[in-house]
Amino acid sequence: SGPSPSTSPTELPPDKASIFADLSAAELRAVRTFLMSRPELGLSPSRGGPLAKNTLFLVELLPPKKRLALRYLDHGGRQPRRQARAVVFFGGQAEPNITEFAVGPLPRPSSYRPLRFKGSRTVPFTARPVTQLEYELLHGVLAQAMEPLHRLLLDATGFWFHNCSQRCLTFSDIAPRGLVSGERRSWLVLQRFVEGFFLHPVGLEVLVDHRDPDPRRWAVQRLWYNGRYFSSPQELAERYERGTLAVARLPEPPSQQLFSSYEPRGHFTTGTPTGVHGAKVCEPQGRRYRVRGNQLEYGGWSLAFRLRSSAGLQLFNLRFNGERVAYEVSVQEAIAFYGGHTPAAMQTKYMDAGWGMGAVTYELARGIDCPEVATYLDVHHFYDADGPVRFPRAICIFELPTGVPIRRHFDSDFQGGFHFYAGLEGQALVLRTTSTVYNYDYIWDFLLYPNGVMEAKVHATGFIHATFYTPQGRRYGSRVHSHVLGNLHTHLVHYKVDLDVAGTGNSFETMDVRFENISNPWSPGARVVQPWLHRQPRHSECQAAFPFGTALPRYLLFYNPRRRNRWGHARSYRIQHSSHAGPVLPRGWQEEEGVSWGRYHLAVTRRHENEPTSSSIYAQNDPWEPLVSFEGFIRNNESIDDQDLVAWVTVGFLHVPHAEDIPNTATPGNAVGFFLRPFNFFDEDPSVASHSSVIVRPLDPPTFSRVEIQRWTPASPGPCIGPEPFTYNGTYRQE
Ligand SMILES: Cn1cnc(CC=O)c1
Ligand SMILES: [Ca+2]
Ligand SMILES: [Ca+2]
Ligand SMILES: [Cu+2]
Repeated sequence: SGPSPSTSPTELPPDKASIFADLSAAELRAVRTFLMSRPELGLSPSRGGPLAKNTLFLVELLPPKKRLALRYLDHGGRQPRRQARAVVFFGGQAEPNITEFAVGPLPRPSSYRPLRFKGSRTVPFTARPVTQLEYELLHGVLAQAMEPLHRLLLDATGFWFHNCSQRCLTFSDIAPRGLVSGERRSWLVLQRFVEGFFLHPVGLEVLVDHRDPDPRRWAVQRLWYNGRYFSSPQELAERYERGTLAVARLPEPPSQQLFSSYEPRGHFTTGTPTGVHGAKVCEPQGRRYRVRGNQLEYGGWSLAFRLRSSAGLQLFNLRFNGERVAYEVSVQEAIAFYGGHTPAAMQTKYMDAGWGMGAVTYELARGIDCPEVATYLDVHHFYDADGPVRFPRAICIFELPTGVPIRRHFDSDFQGGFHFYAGLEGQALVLRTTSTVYNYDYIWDFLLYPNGVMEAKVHATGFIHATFYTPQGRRYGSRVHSHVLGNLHTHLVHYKVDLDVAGTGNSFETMDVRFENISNPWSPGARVVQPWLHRQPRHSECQAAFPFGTALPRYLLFYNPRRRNRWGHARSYRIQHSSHAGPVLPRGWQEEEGVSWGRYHLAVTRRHENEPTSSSIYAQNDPWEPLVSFEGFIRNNESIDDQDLVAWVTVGFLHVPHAEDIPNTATPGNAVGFFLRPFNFFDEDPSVASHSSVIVRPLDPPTFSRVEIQRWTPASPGPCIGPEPFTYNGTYRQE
C-alpha cells in the first residue's frame, strides 16, 4: 500500500510506516465495492445521470488515532485497524445532505459508521465541492443562456459558446457561491478557449444560481458586460441589437506566440546560451536516501508520508536519529482572496481544499519539476470518481545540492596564510508534489537538512486569476495586457505542526530581546545599555495565539520541560517563519469566518482527535457557517503547559500581479514557508556525523607549499551519467 514508485521496484515498506500509507488502488476499490453493496446507502455512480442521487465522492485513509499509533510505534502495541474515510453525497434523499463514514477494516471492509464533526455539526448539501457532473450541467445551462448573445459574442470575440467545435468560449467559476450559507450561485467568467485561457476574459461575467438538485430550475440571475450590469441575457442582447451597448471588440488572437504561451520570444542581450541544457543534479555515487513504500530516510531523518486527496502532503512520525521531533506536519489549506472592479473579481475568495487541492497532483515533468535523477512515485486518488484514478509521477523525492555549504570556516593567520579550512557541502532531501488548482500551480516542498532542520515551503506559479480590464480596475491591480487586469490577492497557506519534542509532553515559550540599562561594572559612572533575553512562557492557548497586526516574537520555542541537553538547556525546537502574510479580510467579516485560522501567524493549541484539521473540503462553499471553526480550537483557552501541543502555522504573501506575471507567475520571490530548527535539542550540531566534511591544514607554514587534505569521501565523486531523454505522458486515468 502507499505510493508505488513508477521506477525502481517497490520494496516491502517497513511495517511501522504503512499505518500512515495512502490507500492502495485495491483498497480504494474494496471500499467502493463494499459501500455500493449496501442497499441502505442507495449509491449510484458519480458520472452521468441526475444530480439528485447518492454518490461516493471521496475515499481516503482515515489516519489512526494518535494514542493507538504511538502505542504501536513506541510500545510494541497492536497495529491499529486500517480504515478509510468515505464522503457520501446523499443528493437522492428528500433532505439532501453529506455524511462522512469510517469504513473498515481494510483491506477487506465489512462495516462502516458515521464520523462526527466537532460540535456534531451536520454538513449542508450546498457546502459540497462542485463535481464534474455539476460542471457539465453548468456548461449546458450557460450555453443555453448564451444563445440570445450569440451575435454579440461573435462580433466582440470571434468565439462562441453553443454547438462549438473550435473558437469556443469557456468559463472559470468563482467561489464562494453566494453571500450567505445555503446559497449556491456562482459568477462565471467567460474566456476564449486558447492556450492559457485564464488570461483571455472576454468582458462577460454571468451569475448562475445552481442550488437546486434539478438543473432545470437553474437560472441566470445577473450579468456583467464591459462595466455594466444586466438582469438577463435578453436585456443585454436587446441593448446590443439596439446599438446602445459599448462593445469591447477583442483583437483576433494570433495563431502563435500568444502572450499567454510559453513559446520563447525575444532574446537575452548577453547572448549567453539558452538553447542547451543548464546545470543538473547528479548522484555520482548513487542515492543517499532510502524510500521504502511511504517511509523516507535520509541522514538522521526518518518519516512516513502520504498525499491525501483532500488537502495534500501529510508527514507522520518525523524523527531525527530515532528521536521524535513531530508526530504530524501537514498542509491544511491554501486560500487566495481577491479584490477587483468586476463582480467576479470582488467575489473571488478561493479556499483550495474545496477544489480537491490534494487530488490535483498531476504528472511532474522529469528534469523540470524535479531533477531527472529524482525518485518519482505514482499515487491514486478517489475524488469525484467511480474508482481509483492513478496519477503517475505525482510525488518526487531527491537530494538537492543547495550550492551553499552547511558550514565552513577559513581560519586565517592574518599573515597571508591559514591555520585550517573546513567545510561541509550543503545538500537537502526534498519531498515534493504540486497542486494545480485550475489556473494556479502550488509546488509543495518539505526539505530535510542534515543538521536537524526541516523546512516546509510552497512556491506559487501558474496563471494568475485575471479579469477583464476596466479603468476602475487599476485600483485593484495591474493592467497586464490590452484587456486583462491582474487582480490583487492575498495567498495564505495553513500548516498543522504536531511537534512532539522529545516526547508528547511539551510546553511553549517565546523569546525576544529587551534592553537593559545597567551601571557599567568596569567603568564607574558609566552605563551599559544592552539586549537581554526576555523569555515569555505561554501557559494558555489565548497567550499562544499571535494575530496579524501584532509583531510575532522572533523565537517560538517548543520544549520538553523534563528533558535538558548536556548543557542544562530545555531541549527545544523552534518554529521560524519565512512569510509576508497579512489578513485577507477584517476579522469576522462574512467569509472570514470560514478561514479564522488566517487571523494568526501562529496559534498553539492542545491536541485533540476531534480537531484534526483547521479547514475542510466544505469551507469553500459554506464559509459563512463553517463546519470547522478554527477559532473554536483557541476559544476554550486550555492550558498548554506540559501537554500534547499542536502549532498551527500561517504563511503567505500579498500578490499584486504585474506585467512579469505574464505568461505565468514565476517562482523566484514567490515562496513562503517555515523552518523547524533544533534549539538546544542536541548537544552540538548533529551534522558532525556527516562524512562529507573536508578539512585542509597547511603542512609547512610559513611556506604553505603543501597542505594536508582530510576527507572521508573519495577525492573525486566520479562521472555523472547523463539522464535519459525527456518523456511526459500527462494523463491520469481511472484504473
Ligand atoms: C478556481 N480556483 C480555485 N483556486 C484557484 C487558485 C487561485 O487563484 C483557482
Ligand atoms: Ca483548545
Ligand atoms: Ca504534540
Ligand atoms: Cu498569486
